[in-house]
Amino acid sequence: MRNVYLDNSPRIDALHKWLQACSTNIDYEQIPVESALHRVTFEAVYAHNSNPNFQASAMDGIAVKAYKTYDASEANPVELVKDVDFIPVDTGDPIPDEFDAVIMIERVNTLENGNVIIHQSVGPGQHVRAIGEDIVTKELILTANHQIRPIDQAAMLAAGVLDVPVHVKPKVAIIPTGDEIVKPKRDPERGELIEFNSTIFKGYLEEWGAEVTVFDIVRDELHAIEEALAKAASSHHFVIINAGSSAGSEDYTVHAIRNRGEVVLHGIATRPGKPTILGKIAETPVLGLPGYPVSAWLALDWFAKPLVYRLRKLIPPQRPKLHGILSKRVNSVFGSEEFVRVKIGYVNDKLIVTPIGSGAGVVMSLVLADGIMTIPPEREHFDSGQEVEVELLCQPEIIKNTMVGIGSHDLSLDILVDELKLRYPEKRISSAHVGSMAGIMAIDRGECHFAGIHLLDPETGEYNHSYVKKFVKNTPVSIVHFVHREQGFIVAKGNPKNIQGISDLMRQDIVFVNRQKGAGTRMLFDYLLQQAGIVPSQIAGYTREMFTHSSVAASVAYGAADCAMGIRSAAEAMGCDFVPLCEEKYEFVVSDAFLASEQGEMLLALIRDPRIKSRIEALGGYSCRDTGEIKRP
Ligand SMILES: Nc1nc2c(c(=O)[nH]1)N[C@H]1C(S)=C(S)[C@@H](COP(=O)(O)OP(=O)(O)OC[C@H]3O[C@@H](n4cnc5c(N)ncnc54)[C@H](O)[C@@H]3O)O[C@H]1N2
Ligand code: MOO
Repeated sequence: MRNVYLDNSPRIDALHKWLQACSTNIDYEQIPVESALHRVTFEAVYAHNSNPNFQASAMDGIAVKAYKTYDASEANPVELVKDVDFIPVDTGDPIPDEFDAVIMIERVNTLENGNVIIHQSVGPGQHVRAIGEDIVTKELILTANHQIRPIDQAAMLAAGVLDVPVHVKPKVAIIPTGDEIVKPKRDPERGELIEFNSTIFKGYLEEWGAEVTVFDIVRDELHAIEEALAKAASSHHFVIINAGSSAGSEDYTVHAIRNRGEVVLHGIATRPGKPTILGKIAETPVLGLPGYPVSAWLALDWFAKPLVYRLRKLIPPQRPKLHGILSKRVNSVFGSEEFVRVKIGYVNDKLIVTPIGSGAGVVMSLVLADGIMTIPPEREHFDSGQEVEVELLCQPEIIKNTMVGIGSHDLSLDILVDELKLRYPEKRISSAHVGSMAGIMAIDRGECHFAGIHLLDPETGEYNHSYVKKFVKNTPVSIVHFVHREQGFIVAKGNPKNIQGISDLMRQDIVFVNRQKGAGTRMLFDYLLQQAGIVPSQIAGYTREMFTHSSVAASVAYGAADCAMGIRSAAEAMGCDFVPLCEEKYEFVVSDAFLASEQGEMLLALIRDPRIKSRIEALGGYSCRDTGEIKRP
């Protein structure tokens, strides 16, 4: 049953091969013009009647016989007789056949007897909308394969066209599969994973103009998958089946498609997204998307989007592209196109592109991504400092209004990020969480506006200052104090293993989970170990590293570890207990140029805002007694 050898086809070739193999014909239907917005015309639309279909006044005033005005001038006023030489008309009124011009009311002096005096002559047709000025009967209004906009609806209605033939919406079936997948609910059991990929697919497909049916989750059972596929293919223009696409013992998707139809291709030369399947059942295209959401999202974009647009006889929209400077080296595999999620922001007039290094299962990486960078197959890496092209996932304007933070993560920072957006919807803080040391290096290289850090100097017992002095040489900066916070051990509720101090970590029954090298918490932990004369090899789990306080707290909460070093608020947020060890300073190193800018002033005012301080202190384990103080290093 196992099929371990996948194809390695270039993505574009794969798409062409698949589209050629499948049918992309689609029927049409006649629908009311008023509900035809965004639909695509099946054939040309011609005017039923002219618009206007009578001579209409274009102005408020009087309808006149032009020849009766020819003698009028400033020196020679002419009197026109009511109901004989003129009649009053408003804009849009029909003009009786005996009149042929309109004089605006402002140009007319009305006498007591109802007659008028004019001081100007007018030519025939002045201020008169001719029959068919806009549209003439039988004129072509829209061609075939035209996507209908509100203005097109207006033109059709004006021309007396009430129904329009359009291509039917492509009907797309989505089949989620997997024994571990369950419908969305709270607190899934151990081993259960929430089914959310269908929601991703449905949303995008509808945005692209498809009509979507989501099938019930199909278990990992060959026959059940085949049945679902056959049913979907017989009643839809296009079938998407999700997961079971790789080499696992229960990955049946490719076999099910082959048994009922044809596999055009299995495996494309991309990362992620490699195990994508392109096939068909009878003439209906079938797309097998990988289970991991990031892989699936990408492959949906590569294959489902062009197919849906082709069925609709349209060209898929392109995302805007920007060029920027890569802040970190990214490795890639030769022969594979690598797709990297990135964050972007302008710092010192340079567009800085920072890769988000997470796996294909991390939905949040796409929530936070501003764009996607592609490394072509012939490259094995992109260097830091290199100019790269990025496809934007957001509007270019928001990038200009982004304050860029790189460094250590703290829950208080999330509050700052949220409050900025609450008060200034057009602004944004983008924060990449890479640890304190990486933050310091980034601000030194001019790649961010501010860096959140908490670095203990083991020699002085002081926080942050000595590191900024030593490592920030190329950018003038200040330190803006943000919070004092408690650091300690995050342990399970009730502290069942009775962990009281650092020496408990050497016990055989304790499994620790660590933070990554360069993280301030990691440096603090190593400092405490050194002080206690403990070597890392005495601690089980020392080498298992995670990137945030929240993720280590989650590991403890779900029993994957007994203890982690972290902040009280993270412990409390995950329902864990906390053993306090010390208080530390979490501060921002801010570039002076940014601090002096309008955005910098805005950020500083926000940091000093009492409402933010009280929101932070309510988290537990924080003191804002010095928040907003500025120190020069
Ligand atoms: N030995 C190998 N293992 C794997 C390979 C490989 O080449 N050799 N490829 C890896 C790659 S790359 C990917 S991508 C995944 C693809 O896995 P499948 O398509 O077979 O998907 P599953 O294993 O069934 O599910 C994986 C994972 O995806 C999530 N998932 C699945 N369905 C949904 C859904 N409807 N909603 C939300 N999330 C979903 C879930 O976390 C599953 O655990 O295989 C690697 N393995
Ligand atoms: O397609 Mo897999 O997504 O390379 O992780």
